Amino acid sequence: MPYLTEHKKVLALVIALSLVGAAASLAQPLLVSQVITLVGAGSSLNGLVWLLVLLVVVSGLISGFQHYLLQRTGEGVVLSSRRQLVRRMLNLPIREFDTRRTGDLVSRVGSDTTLLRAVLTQGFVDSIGGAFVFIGALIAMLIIDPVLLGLTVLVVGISVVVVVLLSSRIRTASRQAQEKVGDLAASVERAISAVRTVRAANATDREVEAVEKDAYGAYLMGIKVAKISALVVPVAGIALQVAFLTVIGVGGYRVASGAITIASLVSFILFLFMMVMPLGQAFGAFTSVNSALGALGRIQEIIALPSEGQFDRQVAPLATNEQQIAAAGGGSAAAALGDGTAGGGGAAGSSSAVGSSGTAGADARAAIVSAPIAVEFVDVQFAYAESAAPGDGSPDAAGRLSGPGTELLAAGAPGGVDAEPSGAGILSQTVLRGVSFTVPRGKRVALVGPSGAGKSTILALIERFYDPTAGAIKVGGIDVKQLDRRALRSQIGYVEQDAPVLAGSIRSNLLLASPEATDAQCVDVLRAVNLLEVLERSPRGLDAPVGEEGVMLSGGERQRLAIARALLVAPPILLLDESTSSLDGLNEQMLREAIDAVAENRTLIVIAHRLSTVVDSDQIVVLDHGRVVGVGTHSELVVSTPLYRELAKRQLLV
Ligand SMILES: Nc1ncnc2c1ncn2[C@@H]1O[C@H](COP(=O)(O)OP(=O)(O)OP(=O)(O)O)[C@@H](O)[C@H]1O
Repeated sequence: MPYLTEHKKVLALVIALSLVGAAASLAQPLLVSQVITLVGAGSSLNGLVWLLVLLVVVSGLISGFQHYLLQRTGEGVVLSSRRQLVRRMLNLPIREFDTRRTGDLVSRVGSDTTLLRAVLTQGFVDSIGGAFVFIGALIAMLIIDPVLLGLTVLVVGISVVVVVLLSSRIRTASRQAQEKVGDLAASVERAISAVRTVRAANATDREVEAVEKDAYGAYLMGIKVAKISALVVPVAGIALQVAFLTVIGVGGYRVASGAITIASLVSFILFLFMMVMPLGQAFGAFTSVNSALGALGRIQEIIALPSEGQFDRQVAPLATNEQQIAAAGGGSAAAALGDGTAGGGGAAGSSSAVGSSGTAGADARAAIVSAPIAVEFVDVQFAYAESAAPGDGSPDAAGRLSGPGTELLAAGAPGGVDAEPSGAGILSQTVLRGVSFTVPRGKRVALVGPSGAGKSTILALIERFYDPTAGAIKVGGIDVKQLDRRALRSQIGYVEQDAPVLAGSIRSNLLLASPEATDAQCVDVLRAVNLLEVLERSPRGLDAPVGEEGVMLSGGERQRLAIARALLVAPPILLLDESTSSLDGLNEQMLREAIDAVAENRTLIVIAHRLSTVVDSDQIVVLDHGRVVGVGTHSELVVSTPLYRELAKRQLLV
């Protein structure tokens, strides 16, 4: 209904047209009856035939126009459902994306929404228009011969009951069919996104088979829907035939006995056709509406999920938050945390030039940049909570995951216990166990540790992709839970390890976070990360495409492009998940220079996989199995922390 009410004016017009169209159709049998009577009496037709022709043409035109209006409205409904769905999808908590399949989400936007169109194009027009004709014909038939009508209603009534009984099965089958289409899309997405690995593993045929299996599953479900709707179609046909034969038989007898005239019988039969035709359409509409409702269920499932931050106990508005963080960064809280190197710097030349361009917001940002912000972890515990309960993602469950209930989880999962079910049936895998460290403002801190130690998780928590189950993360001295997520993220640049580049052009990648930056600023930041060469490679310059996930760039270039993007925003805090791909000497040097450029005048937390990155850091935090096992400089840790000594010996490449 909300989708339909958006278009209520057009729909009102369609209903009005339906009324006119129904009247034009209903007038036809009456005129035919007149023609028969006049011909029987040997009188002239007086242009009645022309009137009949006109009526036929007018009802044809009306139905064409109606069809167009509904088709257009149907497209409108699809558009608004897609908009709503995509908005919600892109705002879902990150946790949702950990478990949901991308292809399935895509198919909800692409395929499920199109089924909604059928509700309007077939369902609405046929039902409303048909209803008028149906009722009109019924009244006319009642006037002509109530006995014949009684017989007709009996036959038709049985068929209506059958169709209604079948309808719920259609809805279920259609939903299952759409789910299979979702599975199919997910398999295709899985195979295509890893096409190189699949090809290299000689697994193409097996993947094709897996996709074909899903395609066959969708086919089978489609057949199931077809079978049920195949039952619906003949029901209408049989109803018409049986009613027709009954009316001919009984009607012929009544004409012979003189109860009704031959003209009345002919017009009754015409009305019968008129009544049964929309009934057939209504049955069809019932089928398509039920299919659409199946698809609507899949759309609603996503729309009903809470968006990220919906249950945040929200605090101050965004602007105040930014000021709050900025004030803390430059003020006493930060001073207490570290000895920031606020002030001018090489990179600030390019970055603050970007920051100060344009809006007042950008000016404010530039001001913030000159005051890097401290980051602090206080006894942070964290578990990626998994819930097998079907209600996962409901407001309740989400509230529990990020709300006070999580303390239960944390309390039940002291350090050292790997996995245990909580009272709420949530299986928790403790990833961080009492992590505490401070990153002084303006300093460069490296996180090192074996694979799976929890390094990437720490960055995800600073970004508030997840909330800690216990403890606190402070940015500029303020618990991030008290900050607006957007305000927080506007202070942080994040360079992912695996997919830091999006499909599109170099320009679109750079402008992702700072859409107002000029070409000159883009070129400046590319120069700062030694990427000018990439620009020169293609005559299209900044518009050169980077390919899906940036495959047209090398691993090192992808990371440097992502660093350039962060530079363009000039955030006071930068989180960098260093690429693990081994780089040649020159590339490594360029990456180091790029990191040096971003580290200038801001707080940098880098997950380091290279000794060269680590030794340049002001401080190193060593993690193991979710615990901090050492903090210090390279020379201190080599002496104090055996794990670090071991990692350093292997050049840290883990
Ligand atoms: N989205 C997720 N859902 C559930 N568990 C996760 C998720 N991401 C990571 N984990 C688990 O959390 C643990 C820590 O992962 P994390 O990515 O933080 O490690 P890491 O130190 O960054 O490792 P690496 O150096 O290999 O990237 C791992 O055991 C991993 O299995």
